[in-house]
Amino acid sequence: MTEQVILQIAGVNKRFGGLQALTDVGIKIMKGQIYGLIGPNGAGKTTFFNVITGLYQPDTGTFELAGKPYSPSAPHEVAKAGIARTFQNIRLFGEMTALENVMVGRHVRSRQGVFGAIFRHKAAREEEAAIRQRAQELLDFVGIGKFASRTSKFLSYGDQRRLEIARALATDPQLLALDEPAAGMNATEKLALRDLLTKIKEQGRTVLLIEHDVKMMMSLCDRMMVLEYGKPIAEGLPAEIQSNQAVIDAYLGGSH
Ligand SMILES: Nc1ncnc2c1ncn2[C@@H]1O[C@H](COP(=O)(O)OP(=O)(O)OP(=O)(O)O)[C@@H](O)[C@H]1O
Repeated sequence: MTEQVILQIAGVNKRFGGLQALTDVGIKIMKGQIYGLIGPNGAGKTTFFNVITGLYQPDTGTFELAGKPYSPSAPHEVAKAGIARTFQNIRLFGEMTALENVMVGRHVRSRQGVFGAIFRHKAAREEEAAIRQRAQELLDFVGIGKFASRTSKFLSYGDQRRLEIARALATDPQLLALDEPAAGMNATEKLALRDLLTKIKEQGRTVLLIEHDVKMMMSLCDRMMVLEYGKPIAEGLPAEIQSNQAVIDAYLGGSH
């Protein structure tokens, strides 16, 4: 079986004033992988994510998604190219129901778009029904189907995180990028999240993940990259990362 490269990025540099936040960072993610990005606080993980997803403009870098160059010049361009992301701080439409939040994600891909939905042409109505059904399926898939009509701000923290993932999946992305999805979760929620990410991988999806819970990352990721002071210091299989002396010194300490 030939493996397909989903994301290939090379030579990313990003400076904030006097701070070199990223130095020659590259990444290569194969289809179907869960790829982990770890590193101490301030290492540049979120900055790299923001560059990949069009929120920050890099000073240099080349970007390819599924073999095609893409421009990370704006978040909507990146979404159109096929990367969906979630944020460290949950960004849902709090006053909308869970189902509506996912439907908004799906409209990115719909032919009629949001305007068609508003003007309610027949074709738009039919498409709307299909979007509604798909949104419900996604809520079921992430395990919160029974909360479809609940206002999203009233969902538990863990369920809001699941909802964010469902909304990202609604765009049917080539790459799902998750920024600290386990942040603030308790142990039970983390285990459930791990199961969900495994299920997403089993569907053949490709996931890029930032996470501080190293134990979870080691058991979940196919490959990992470690950043320190904006530079990649190691890349490889979790077992290789775990035994890499530079990583142990920089990040894991002696305890892992
Ligand atoms: N918009 C910005 N303007 C100026 N400096 C920034 C900006 N965003 C990030 N930085 C700086 O870039 C460096 C990398 O930050 P970044 O948030 O990417 O690290 P991180 O690895 O994601 O950290 P954490 O694990 O704490 O989220 C830090 O020194 C940070 O202060």
